Formats: sequence, C-alpha cells, structure tokens
Amino acid sequence: MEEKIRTLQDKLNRYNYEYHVLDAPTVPDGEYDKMMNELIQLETEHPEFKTKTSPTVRVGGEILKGFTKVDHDTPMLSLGNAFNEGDLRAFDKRVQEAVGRVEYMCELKIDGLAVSLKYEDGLFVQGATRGNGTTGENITENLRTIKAIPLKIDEPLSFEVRGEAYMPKKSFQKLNEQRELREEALFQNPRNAAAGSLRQLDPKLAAARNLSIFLYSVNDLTNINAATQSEALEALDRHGFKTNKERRTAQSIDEVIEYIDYWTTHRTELDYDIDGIVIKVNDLDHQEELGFTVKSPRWAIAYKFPA
Ligand SMILES: COc1nc2nc(N)nc(N)c2nc1C
Repeated sequence: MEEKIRTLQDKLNRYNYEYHVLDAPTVPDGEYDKMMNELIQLETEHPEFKTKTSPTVRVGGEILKGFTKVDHDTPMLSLGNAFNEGDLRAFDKRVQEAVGRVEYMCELKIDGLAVSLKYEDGLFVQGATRGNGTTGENITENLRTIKAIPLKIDEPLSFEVRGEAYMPKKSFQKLNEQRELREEALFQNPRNAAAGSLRQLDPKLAAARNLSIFLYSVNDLTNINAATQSEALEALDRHGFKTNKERRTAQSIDEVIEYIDYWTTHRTELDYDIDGIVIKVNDLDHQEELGFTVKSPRWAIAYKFPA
C-alpha cells in the first residue's frame, strides 16, 4: 500500500510541475482530479504515509493562530529606481566607471509579493514575506498551496530562493466577480489580492486563490555554481523552479532601453501585471565588485513604468 501511495504522490507532484511550471500538462484535468481524490482517500485511510511533500498539502491545512516571525539570513533588499532614460544612462555610467563594460540581464518586474523560500536537503521547509527587509512573516503553510512551488527538488540541496508570488490577471478577474456576487469588497489590483491571500491565516483560502510565482535569485551559489545571473536562472529551471521566460541579456544600455520600450507597449499581453523592468549586471563577479549601498544592490536597478 505504501508503494501505491508513494507512486501516486510522485506522479501528482510531477503533473503539478508540468502544468504549473512548464505550462505543458501531459494528463487531462479529469484524470489529475481522479488521481488526487484517490490519493486523498488513501492518505485518509493510511495517515502514516501522508508527508509534508505529498501533493495533497496543496489544498491547505489548519487555520493558523498567527504568523511567527522569520529573520532573513541576508536582508531582502529593495532596488534603486530609474524613471527615465537619463536615470538608466546614469546607472550604466556608474557601473562602467566601477567595472568597465558589462553585459546586462533584463527581467520583468512582477507586480506581486516578494517572498523567500528555504530548502533543506531538497525539501521546502520555510517560506516568508520580505517584511521590513530584515524580518518577515512565516507564511510557509500558505506558500505550500502554490502549485508552482516544488515541495521537494531533484537533489538534496540546501539553499534559499527568492521571487515574486503573484495572482494571474484571469484569477484576479474571477476572484473579484465572485466577491461582487457575495457583495464583498473588491481587491484593487492583483498585487493587493496576492498579498491579501498570502497574509491571511487560513491556508485553504490561499489554496483557492490560484496564486503562482516567479523565482529570480538563489542565495547559496556554491550549490549552483553559476557565474552569471543567466546561469543562476537556468539552474533554477533545472531544479524545477518557475522562472520568467521573458528575460533577455543586453550588450549595452541602448539594448536595455529597446527591451524596456518593447515591454512598455506589450505588457498588456501578459497574463500577469508587471510594474517595471529589473536590470542587473549579469556577471556575478562584477556584482560582487559593485556590492551594495545600505539598502540596495549597486549592480541592479528597477526601471518603473509611468504609473
Ligand atoms: C536582486 O534583487 C532583486 N531582484 C529582482 N529581480 C526581479 N526580476 N524582480 C524583482 N522584484 C527583484 N527584486 C530584487 C530586490
């Protein structure tokens, strides 16, 4: 019986990965639902085989009394902002003065909630909000319900990944339609809806909100041995994390500006909100050389779209 349950758990975790990370399901929803119901039934009959990495945790567990606090191993910093071409060229000038010509990595800035995910020996063990940058709230149980977050990864690695949890536009529209029918206050935008969903105490509610996530950094590069942000993101992909595919390297600030111009007009075609573009020096040694100000990396800047 244990074998049957373990096989179902692994299969359904795989199906979640294909559907929510690769956006390429290999089984029809009906078959997935049937297998999930079978697993829920079997785990109810044999609770000794229900583990923290079983896909049945995605439906959410007990209501929490409150959130405990989490001190981040390294501060979750904010990004310096750029609002126009002049700001971008000034950033490029500062970078070049310090480390010479560099390659940039351009990433969409998802309008969601910054979160940190900790893995120990390959298991998802803790998730937290950014909070004040030093201390956040432990929202592990809510994050466990996000199907794009792997509950266990392919190797027994221990590291922390950071990214942006968000609510797809379609889920936001559906949620507000439901709230309208129930004459409840509407969420102003997907960002507030995602933050609201993750910062309430009932994981079953979070599970019902169809949240997703894009990861953009990993803190223990020794496990990942990446030399650039590009390679770090490719390593995240390999380990089963969802990263944003619209990222592009740029050989000059002019190419960065072209990328920004493109997304300024095309962002409405995305099925999630973005509030800007994050530009990073791609080479990690250059990032090291540039370092940080008291609150932001010197090797990155966030171009913000006009509100
Ligand atoms: C290196 O620090 C960061 N990198 C980021 N990257 C993306 N794509 N989006 C963000 N919001 C973001 N935020 C921070 C603080």
